[in-house]
Amino acid sequence: MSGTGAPLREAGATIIFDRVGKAFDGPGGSRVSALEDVSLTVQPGAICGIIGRSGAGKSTLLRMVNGLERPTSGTVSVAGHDVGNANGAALRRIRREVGMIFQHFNLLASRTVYGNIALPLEIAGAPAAEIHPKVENLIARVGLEALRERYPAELSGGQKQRVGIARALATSPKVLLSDEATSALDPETTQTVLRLLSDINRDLGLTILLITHEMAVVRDIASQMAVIEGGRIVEEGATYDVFAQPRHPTTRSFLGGVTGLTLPAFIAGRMQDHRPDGPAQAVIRVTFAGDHATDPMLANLATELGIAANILAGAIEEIGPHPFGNLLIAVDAARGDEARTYLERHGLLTEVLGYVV
Ligand SMILES: Nc1ncnc2c1ncn2[C@@H]1O[C@H](COP(=O)(O)OP(=O)(O)OP(=O)(O)O)[C@@H](O)[C@H]1O
Repeated sequence: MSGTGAPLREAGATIIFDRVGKAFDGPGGSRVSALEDVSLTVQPGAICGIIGRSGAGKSTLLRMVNGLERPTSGTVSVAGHDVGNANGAALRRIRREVGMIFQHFNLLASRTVYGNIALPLEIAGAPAAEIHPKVENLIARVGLEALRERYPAELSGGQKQRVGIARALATSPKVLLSDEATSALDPETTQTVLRLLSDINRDLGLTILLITHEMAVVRDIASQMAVIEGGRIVEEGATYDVFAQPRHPTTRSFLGGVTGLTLPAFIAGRMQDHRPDGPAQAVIRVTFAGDHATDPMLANLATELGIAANILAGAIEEIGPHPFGNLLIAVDAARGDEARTYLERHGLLTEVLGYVV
């Protein structure tokens, strides 16, 4: 069904969560609801980031894709196979198609880099003649040629995660699950690991589903994202669209950490929701998306309408190939609507965050 020239993308599997619920037994015979009515489709070859706070249900969701958890209601399917109801050989087959990497790497301390990567192939009963070239190929892919005989205790966190990634790829999976894979790494190492995951996604075409509590990880790698809170998906879509127009307060608060959305404290402390009587400033968030990111709109606002905007905070960044920015500005509240209409007419998105006297 896909067009010509994209055969690699077909290496990835579609993941479908259909009205998935999960309840655990809690203390004293109670039930703890971890997921409720979760529906999400991850397209083959996509990188989908699931973001949420601690306890939101991210791990539970992820672990359903390889059958480590089973839904209490609804279905989870990978490449058309119903994971929640698979057992025995069928479940083992699905697990071979779904690799996983972990925050704390989960390497075997008694095995070398080579030995850790070879392990899934040994478990699958692959012949030795097949294992050797495959492991060498994976070691080269993750750039660990010089370290193949080292033990995990002799590796840095980033190197350990490279081993984890190579091990996860050993059975040529169609899906890679990432459980906070960069959360234990410093920012620079995080970037190199995210780049490696991006390269793998591009070269092998496999589908990557990752969970994280860091919006920067989603921004840097995910084509698609979902925000989860209290076991429910509260927002989802193409990463660029969600960043450009976040609808849910939880999404907005996550975005605050990675865009120019955070108000300086001296303004935040004085903000009020309603426009006061008398002179005031409207605090407006302006989102520059796509082609408009580099237009001098605020200068135009001043010259064409005579409305001066104070810039309170801002950042311009890139999501994939798209320039994207957020500015927080303050304008005379009496002319706030006029300023917004002007900016929106020129393709920018605006939102009044509040007022300051
Ligand atoms: N095996 C279990 N038994 C009982 N309750 C569980 C179990 N696993 C998870 N839960 C509960 O389900 C909810 C979701 O947990 P989950 O681990 O999926 O969240 P999370 O978003 O991954 O959090 P974190 O980022 O802290 O790992 C929590 O309330 C948790 O306490």
